[in-house]
Amino acid sequence: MDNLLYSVESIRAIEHAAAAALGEGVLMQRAGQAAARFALDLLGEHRKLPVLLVAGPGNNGGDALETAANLREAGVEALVLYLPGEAAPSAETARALARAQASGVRFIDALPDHAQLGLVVDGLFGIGLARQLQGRHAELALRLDTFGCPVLALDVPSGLDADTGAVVGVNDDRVAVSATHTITFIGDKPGLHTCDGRDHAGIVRVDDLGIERHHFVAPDARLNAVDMFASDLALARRPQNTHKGSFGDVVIVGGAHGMAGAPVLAARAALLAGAGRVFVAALDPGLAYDSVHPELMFRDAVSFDFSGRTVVAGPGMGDAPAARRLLFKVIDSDSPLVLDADALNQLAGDADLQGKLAQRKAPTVLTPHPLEAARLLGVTSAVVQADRVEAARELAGRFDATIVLKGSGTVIAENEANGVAINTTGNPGLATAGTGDVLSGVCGALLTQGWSAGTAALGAVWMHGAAADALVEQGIGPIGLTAGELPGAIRSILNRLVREATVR
Ligand SMILES: NC(=O)C1=CN([C@@H]2O[C@H](COP(=O)(O)OP(=O)(O)OC[C@H]3O[C@@H](n4cnc5c(N)ncnc54)[C@H](OP(=O)(O)O)[C@@H]3O)[C@@H](O)[C@H]2O)[C@@H](O)CC1
Ligand SMILES: Nc1ncnc2c1ncn2[C@@H]1O[C@H](COP(=O)(O)OP(=O)(O)O)[C@@H](O)[C@H]1O
Ligand SMILES: [K+]
Repeated sequence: MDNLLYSVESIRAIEHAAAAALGEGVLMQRAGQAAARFALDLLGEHRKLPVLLVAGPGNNGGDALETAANLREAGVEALVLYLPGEAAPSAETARALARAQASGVRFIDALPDHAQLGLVVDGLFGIGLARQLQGRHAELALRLDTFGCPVLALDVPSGLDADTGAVVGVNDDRVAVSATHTITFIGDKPGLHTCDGRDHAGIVRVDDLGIERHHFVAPDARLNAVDMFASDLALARRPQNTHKGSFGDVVIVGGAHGMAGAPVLAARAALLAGAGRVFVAALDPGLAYDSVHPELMFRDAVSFDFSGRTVVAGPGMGDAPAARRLLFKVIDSDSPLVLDADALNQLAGDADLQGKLAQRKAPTVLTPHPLEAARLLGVTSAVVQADRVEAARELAGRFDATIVLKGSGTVIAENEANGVAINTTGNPGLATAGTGDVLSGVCGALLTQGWSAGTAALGAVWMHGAAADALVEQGIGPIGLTAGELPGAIRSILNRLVREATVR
């Protein structure tokens, strides 16, 4: 259950059903108890230090008031900055306010200056956030992380859209609270894990408030996890009586003049992720040899026979007419196909290619970064980033393919109901040239070893991110991590996961 994600609309439906069964105010009380428990964990040995809680006008503020009362009753000094709205609070928030007042929490009018605090709790806005934070709310959001202590957001960091992970607003001065931790209620939410979400939410803990499962609706998405591609991991164990032909061929199509690095990176990644044979079908005939991996075979792209081979098209492909002709040929083939980089840019402007793509029956994975996705959708990258989940869904539907929308919290979308996952591995060390080429090569390698488009995308993205995390753990990055260091780390992870998934 822990990797399920719910939209705000779904959370409201669950909340409605549960509240009708439990009675008014029970969920808020439970939220306040769960948050206080987490706050005490975070305080650890610093229980003598005061906790600052900011409470907004809605029920998120009610949660903060409940939390404050619970902390006070646990002997912690609680300072509450309560900012009521113009409208009267809900009945449960009014009760939480009365409870906080009776419990002896200290109400303050402004943030304390130079105070030593044990924890800051953000209960300004949750899923009821309706517009960009402004004025005092914006000022507060910017200051909550300046006390040198952890910041715990209740439900959602205030200012962040729980569905999309974008900071709400249109202009450059939009702001949201930057929390170190978030306790999110009822179910986990997509916006905590993609776009700006990872920066603002920190470590996410989910508390279902004890709501019985039958009140839950179907999840809207999932967090990518090993169990989502475990079926193919288990099948990847290698029998003894095999040969290189048993594990498929990958051919990287790209490498126009002056762009040799991209296909070589993709090819090395495909090799180390287990493809039996890897070719580079290069547009530039001068590209002939990789001294690091002489196992790679270089061929002329135009005369290459793609049949029976998995194709990764795009790395360093350029936009020359010859590249377009090749692309048409591979899209028209029945080879499993990964389209990346320049292949996606060509596709974006070419209705004939798009028509051919729509007719494909073989597994097809598209791996756009936000700008490539924007070109495919005919919008700006800002529009894509404003709702990454929706953009990936839209592309999956439009091209009838598996979509990997890259970036922090990569979104993997398949053209099926509920077929959206958000990846949790990876870090900004990946924000360096060539890492996307590595991802496309890994995806090709998994496809050619018989994985489905969906599991190949989920597995490749998960391992690619986990490899970057492992390298950072070893001090190799995030600053200065290079794409070329990823394939070796991915190989280790793939072998470990296959070992762990294999039941003997
Ligand atoms: N109900 C339940 O059973 C449970 C609910 N739970 C908790 O409740 C939270 C949802 O509560 P909620 O619906 O009251 O919304 P919330 O996020 O507090 O904000 C709405 C208020 O803010 C205002 N407002 C909005 N944007 C604004 C802005 N930019 N700037 C200024 N004002 C703005 C808006 O007023 P408006 O001005 O838009 O009329 C309204 O007053 C949820 O996240 C969870 O924490 C849990 O206890 C579990 C059980
Ligand atoms: N800040 C980040 N956090 C997590 N992953 C990232 C981040 N920045 C980039 N990545 C990942 O790195 C890869 C970059 O791919 P791409 O943009 O195509 O780069 P290139 O074309 O240079 O290879 C993608 O897999 C993307 O998800
Ligand atoms: K909040």
